[in-house]
Amino acid sequence: MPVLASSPYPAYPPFPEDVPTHPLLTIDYNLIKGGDEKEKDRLFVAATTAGFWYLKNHGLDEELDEMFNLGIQVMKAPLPELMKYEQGDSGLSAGYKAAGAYITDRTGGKDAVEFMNITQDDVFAWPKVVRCSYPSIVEASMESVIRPFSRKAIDLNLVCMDVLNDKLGFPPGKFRELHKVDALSTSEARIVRTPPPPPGGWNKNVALGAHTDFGSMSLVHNRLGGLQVYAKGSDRWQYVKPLPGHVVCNVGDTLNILSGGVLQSNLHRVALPPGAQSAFERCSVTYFTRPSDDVVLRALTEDSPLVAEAASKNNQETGMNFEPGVTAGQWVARRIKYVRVNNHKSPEDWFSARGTEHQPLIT
Ligand SMILES: O=C(O)CCC(=O)C(=O)O
Ligand SMILES: [Fe+2]
Repeated sequence: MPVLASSPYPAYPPFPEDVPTHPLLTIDYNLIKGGDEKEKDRLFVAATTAGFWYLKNHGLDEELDEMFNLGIQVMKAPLPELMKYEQGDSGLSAGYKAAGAYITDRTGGKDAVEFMNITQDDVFAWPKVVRCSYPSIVEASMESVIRPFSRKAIDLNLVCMDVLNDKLGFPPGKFRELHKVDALSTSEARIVRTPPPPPGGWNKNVALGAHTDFGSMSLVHNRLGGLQVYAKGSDRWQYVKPLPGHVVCNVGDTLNILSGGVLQSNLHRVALPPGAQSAFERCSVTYFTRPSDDVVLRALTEDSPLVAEAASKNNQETGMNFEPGVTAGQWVARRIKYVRVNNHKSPEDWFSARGTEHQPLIT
């Protein structure tokens, strides 16, 4: 595969030593694929505690570089051009989201990130349009860059989910059945750009507000600090330090619900890159694997005694509802719709956008 011209970015200043970071477990993808039981145990520990982990030996370096460089080119387009592809206010995920289109807190503070979501349905059907069309540079890279990246990222997410599936005691392949690549879903590749902050900083210096991810598993590649997690049981935000050759993976809401709260969908946000890194524009590349749109969200209690027990215990202890009575498609659409500035009418609307956040007031 041709490698695009090397990144036009200057070398970044190092991640400072003196900021609080969250120590994530590092999981070796090669070992997981090879069936190493100890490594699978470690993955289950990561997914049931922090809900976040580093993944190394993932074999995606080239595809990530290409996506990263494509992202930089896409976001150079003039805003009016990008706005032709804006996702709109109805809860659709596919397309462009301008900076300032999302709220970051109950008061209606505005976010500072722009992103382009390229949905799995469109990536594999292209040149047929399933959800929406994209800027010409995105469409021109669909077959050469976005499809190879998506294919590998999906595989990586599903292999990790296979391990979690088996550790939960589900029948083999249960999670795969709910995440079929050829079924309609909101799964998507995303390129994210955050400009350097203006002189007064951003609203509370948050670029993307505190949230849990909507879907099942996310894979994040970034090079500058800024991603922070608010771990369960913690009382502060901590940075996740980007490590070369590692991606950051995390569990989202739909796996939390399907597992009766065993798998942890943790609160995170994008804040000011630390120290001298804050002077730079920040980009990241993500892949979100989400269930097929028609999957009814509920703890799969009849498929696993472990999940049945956890769902009942967690419901009693925290009041968490593991049968929200919606499909995965509806879950994602609601979360997107109410985080949009245009749909935010009162502080109460903040809660309409929330998912499984353990502390919905933390921003
Ligand atoms: O840019 C990042 O590091 C993470 C972005 C994120 O959390 C998201 O897009 O859901
Ligand atoms: Fe996220």
